[in-house]
Amino acid sequence: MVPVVEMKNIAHVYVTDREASLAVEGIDMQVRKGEFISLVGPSGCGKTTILSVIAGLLKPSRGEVLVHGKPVNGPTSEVGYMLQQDYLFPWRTIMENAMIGLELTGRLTPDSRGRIENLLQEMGLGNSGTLYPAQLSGGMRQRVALVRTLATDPALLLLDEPFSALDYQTKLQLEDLIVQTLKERGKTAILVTHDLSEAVAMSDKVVLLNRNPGRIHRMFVIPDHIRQAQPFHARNQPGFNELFQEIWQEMQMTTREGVD
Ligand SMILES: Nc1ncnc2c1ncn2[C@@H]1O[C@H](COP(=O)(O)OP(=O)(O)OP(=O)(O)O)[C@@H](O)[C@H]1O
Repeated sequence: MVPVVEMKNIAHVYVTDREASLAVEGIDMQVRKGEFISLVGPSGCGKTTILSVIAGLLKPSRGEVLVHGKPVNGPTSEVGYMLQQDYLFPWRTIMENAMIGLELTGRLTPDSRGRIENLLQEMGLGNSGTLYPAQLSGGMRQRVALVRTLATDPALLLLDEPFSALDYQTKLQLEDLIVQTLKERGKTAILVTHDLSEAVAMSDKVVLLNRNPGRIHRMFVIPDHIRQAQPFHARNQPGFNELFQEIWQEMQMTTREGVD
């Protein structure tokens, strides 16, 4: 089967007035339908650069990205992006915010409202459609952002630290909700996170990057009994702590190696 994402020898150089710096190099990666992959590594190793390239927001200096076998030449509706900030429009109701992706891509249909109402319901926001973002908590706002992303039915979701602004309890609840929602729909996801425990608990595979320039250092496949548990319970599965320690120690090594 054709992978959902295929990155072939991607490199990217950022050029500014003063210098050109090689951010990532030699990135080869395949992500299959339904997989949940996390990218982890020291600050500046190129995690967001890789997501931007997959999203078609950044043209790589070298290499090629394919989504469903087709070269990425710009943003497409096949790919949804969810960020740390929810970027909800304060003057629009929750329903209007959730519909914006469909509106912008000219895909609003008579049944869109009903579909979004169902999604809001599923996210525990059934009574919030007529409220405004300022009336919601941070966790609720992030759930609206998830509804907005799912409303356009992308095959692939790129999640760039979507939980890092949330309190710990809300973050754990949202991790479970996202994994369950994406698995039920057969969606594919790539998560960027600084929280290694979150990466191991949510993912099928964890990709560890090193830096200067960012390269794939090693990929860890999460054992079935951990990845099949909901993230909250995955943390209590046998072997979770050992795996966390193993990746953590490798990450410390890559961080030291990457220091100039
Ligand atoms: N627009 C830009 N112009 C110049 N350099 C950039 C730009 N964006 C990123 N970089 C550099 O590219 C490298 C990779 O950055 P990137 O943001 O992709 O890393 P990251 O792993 O996501 O970092 P963090 O974990 O801190 O968010 C860094 O050295 C960064 O300084």
